[in-house]
Amino acid sequence: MAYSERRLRIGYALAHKKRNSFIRPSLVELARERGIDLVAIDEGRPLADHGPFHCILHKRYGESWKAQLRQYEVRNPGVLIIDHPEAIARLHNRISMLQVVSELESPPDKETFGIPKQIVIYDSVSLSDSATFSALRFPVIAKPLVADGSAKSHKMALVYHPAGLAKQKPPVVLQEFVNHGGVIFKVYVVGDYVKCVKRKSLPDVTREKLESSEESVSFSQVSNLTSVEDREVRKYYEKMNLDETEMPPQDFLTKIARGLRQATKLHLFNFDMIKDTNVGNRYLVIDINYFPGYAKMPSYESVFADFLWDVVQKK
Ligand SMILES: Nc1ncnc2c1ncn2[C@@H]1O[C@H](COP(=O)(O)OP(=O)(O)OP(=O)(O)O)[C@@H](O)[C@H]1O
Ligand SMILES: O=P(O)(O)O[C@H]1[C@H](OP(=O)(O)O)[C@@H](OP(=O)(O)O)[C@@H](O)[C@@H](O)[C@@H]1OP(=O)(O)O
Ligand SMILES: [Mg+2]
Ligand SMILES: [Mg+2]
Repeated sequence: MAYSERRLRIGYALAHKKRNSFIRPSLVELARERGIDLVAIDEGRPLADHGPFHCILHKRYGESWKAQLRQYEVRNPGVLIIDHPEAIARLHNRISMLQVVSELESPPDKETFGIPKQIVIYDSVSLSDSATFSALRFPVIAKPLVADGSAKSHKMALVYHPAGLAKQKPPVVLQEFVNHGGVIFKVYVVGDYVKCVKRKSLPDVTREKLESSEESVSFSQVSNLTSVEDREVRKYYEKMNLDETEMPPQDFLTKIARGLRQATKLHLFNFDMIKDTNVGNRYLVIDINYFPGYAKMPSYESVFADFLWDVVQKK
């Protein structure tokens, strides 16, 4: 068995918060038992002074880091970079991120998938011109165009009426809000492995709510919320039973994941999917994240150990 014959050296370059959440003792120990040494890449020293590595895992940005990775790859042709910065960059823009979903063919299954209708607005003048968004149905979600992991890139607003757009800061994506029963499916992809979990999402917007609401409401990272202050929203969650929500079929998810992997050349990401309440079996992908919070996934330690062996073997 390969596990006992050789050891793998995997370098990782992660921001402090990510390192704390992902590189847990349980992962380091299980990896070690399976012949994998996880080695921190010290941000204070050039990458070239580290190694040798079979593989580098990273979620770090910036021109200097990208240049170091390129140079390292040239000098160490055997090294596997997970993933290439050019491939990750596609997820840093909410238009190019979802473009890839629209380009995939929907499998001939009973379930179909797509993305919500959306437009991008680059200047404030267009935000006050109703012709710009005449094709959209309200409510819409205003999302910063850039999705670079900054706190700012997660700040969104549920905009009930066109007048609420004036407050939004371009460049911004306006995406139709789709009622989906308050549950979001987070689909984690680790190479060939695909795992879906359910989380709380924004509550449905009824016609009455739309008519009675103020112009817009701001929010950030709903699915990671630990406490909900809004009384109405709290009541909605209390009534909703997350456990009763049916999961999308695994083979359907696997096909989407495989399609996204091939199109993006990425190994590590998750995608957020909602099920349109008004159309039976219609799913919409609304977000794709590079190197998400894998530690929230059951048995992530062994999933990663298997993945690392697999991917290095294939190189
Ligand atoms: N088109 C939509 N229709 C309904 N709800 C939506 C839509 N887009 C986003 N949401 C809700 O808003 C939340 C945040 O949106 P999104 O996932 O795009 O933001 P994000 O900041 O990139 O999130 P993440 O923390 O997953 O990176 C979603 O989890 C979902 O609850
Ligand atoms: O830790 P990071 O900063 O990478 O945060 C990521 C976060 O993972 P965490 O759970 O480890 O915080 C992810 O959560 P889940 O989708 O798994 O819920 C998701 O919100 C990403 O969008 C975040 O990446 P960002 O978009 O900000 O780069
Ligand atoms: Mg999301
Ligand atoms: Mg996101």
